[in-house]
Amino acid sequence: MIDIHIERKAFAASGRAASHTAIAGLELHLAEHEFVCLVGPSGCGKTTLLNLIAGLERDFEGHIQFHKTNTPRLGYVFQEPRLLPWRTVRENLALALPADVEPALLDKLLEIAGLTAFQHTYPTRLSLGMSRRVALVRAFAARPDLLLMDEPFVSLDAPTAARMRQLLQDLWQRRPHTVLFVTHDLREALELGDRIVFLSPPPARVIREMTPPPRPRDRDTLERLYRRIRGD
Ligand SMILES: Nc1ncnc2c1ncn2[C@@H]1O[C@H](COP(=O)(O)OP(=O)(O)OP(=O)(O)O)[C@@H](O)[C@H]1O
Repeated sequence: MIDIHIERKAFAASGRAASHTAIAGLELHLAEHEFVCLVGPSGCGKTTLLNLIAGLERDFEGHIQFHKTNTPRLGYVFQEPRLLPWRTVRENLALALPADVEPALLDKLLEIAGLTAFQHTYPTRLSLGMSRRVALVRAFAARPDLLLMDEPFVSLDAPTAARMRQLLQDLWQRRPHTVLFVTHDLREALELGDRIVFLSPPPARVIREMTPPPRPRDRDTLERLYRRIRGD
């Protein structure tokens, strides 16, 4: 569905900061409806890669080619929920719905995310976990061809993060989109991904790929895999 070849992405020197090559010789292919997790050390260039794919950064050597359409619908879930504070939960979601989507889908999504009772609440009155749930559901409501997710569950407490991962899997299994999900957390990647792609320290390139067992994956299998990869 998408071929990514980043020959080189560098940031120019600025002030006292020297120029920095963030990505070099990175090759990645995403199949339609595939859920790919991207794991790599801090500062290796994961967010930069998502920004290149999203077209937020355009200055690089290489190419990013979408095969199904030249104008793919992209979704981007950031670490911060980025909701419109002057709109209610329902209005935030409604704004994301494409014109060709049944409005009833909104009620369904609110229900799946456990947000029906909060649909008329403004974002400032939501907890971080709830705001992230809204951001996640909003991304699915937009029915993107490719959904980019940049550590969307970081800094949540463990039970909330587990519920978010479950919600993400529920949404994705109802309607599988192609997902590129960045995480520091190998356990999270093993739980979620069809494929896990490991990036090198900067400048980023792909150093390893692996395919976890088919879903559903039980805790023990995931833990064994985790220990094997970590070399324990
Ligand atoms: N706009 C920018 N100007 C200059 N350097 C930048 C810019 N954006 C990112 N960088 C540098 O590029 C490198 C990669 O940054 P990036 O945010 O992509 O890493 P990351 O893997 O997402 O990090 P983390 O896991 O900590 O979020 C870092 O060294 C960063 O300082």
